Amino acid sequence: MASGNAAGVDANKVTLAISKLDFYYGSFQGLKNINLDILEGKVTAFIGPSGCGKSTLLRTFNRMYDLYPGQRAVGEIMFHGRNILDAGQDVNMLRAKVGMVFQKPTPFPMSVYDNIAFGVRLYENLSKGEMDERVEWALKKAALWGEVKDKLNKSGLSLSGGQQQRLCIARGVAVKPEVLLLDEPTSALDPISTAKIEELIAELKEEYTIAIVTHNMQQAARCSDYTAYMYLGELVEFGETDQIFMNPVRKQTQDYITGRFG
Ligand SMILES: Nc1ncnc2c1ncn2[C@@H]1O[C@H](COP(=O)(O)OP(=O)(O)OP(=O)(O)O)[C@@H](O)[C@H]1O
Repeated sequence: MASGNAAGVDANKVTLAISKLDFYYGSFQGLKNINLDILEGKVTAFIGPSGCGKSTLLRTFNRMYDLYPGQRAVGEIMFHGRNILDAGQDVNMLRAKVGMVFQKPTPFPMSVYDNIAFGVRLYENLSKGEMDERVEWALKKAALWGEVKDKLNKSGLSLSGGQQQRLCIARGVAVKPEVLLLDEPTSALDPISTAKIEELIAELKEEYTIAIVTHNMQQAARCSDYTAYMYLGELVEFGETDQIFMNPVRKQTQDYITGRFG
């Protein structure tokens, strides 16, 4: 199947270099020999029919699967010169550098302020003033500050769905990660909130490397620089988003993006 390793790209620009990656749910193989580079400061979209392994792949990038018995990844995901799949990897530190936002907004049942401060406290010892600044900074990054600055002590659960998802993004950026993983971040949101999150992705990529799973073809086309098309646990095609959408090399990719799949 396809290799998404970027030939000729400056190695410094590769944030995550994935090679020969297999993934297993017990005896079921969910990912098969994935080879792919996630480039720094770019948005990479993962598309493909339900069950093709998009979320599974995303969850390997910060070893989220570790939380579940029976799930294992084999192969290589190089990040800062080391394989994050190695047993010696500090998983908490990895998750601070590779943050994740889930499909359903998942604010903690605590105040807006504490939703942001909670994760920061795990990694840094900030004074009250510094924490206030960090909370404001993160909420501004997530384009939410204006809407919540007078509600910092209200429960995160009292916000609208779209605001909750931006709160989760703020929570993600507050610990200053290098990579943000977004797993269908807008699928539970209305079109206005979706547009806000898409604008946000465009802004965030100035400072972060972003990987996004989406079912929405237009969203992938609008938001991403690179697109990976997956099918049955394999990477079928990877390339610049314009090329994948306008001139896919493989017929399978073309059938999927033109809606002829199935
Ligand atoms: N916890 C699990 N246990 C066993 N198999 C699983 C588990 N989670 C996912 N799978 C299987 O792994 C494969 C890939 O699933 P995954 O959720 O990564 O697909 P996806 O492309 O993200 O799908 P969707 O678009 O529907 O979210 C599927 O065949 C799925 O049934």
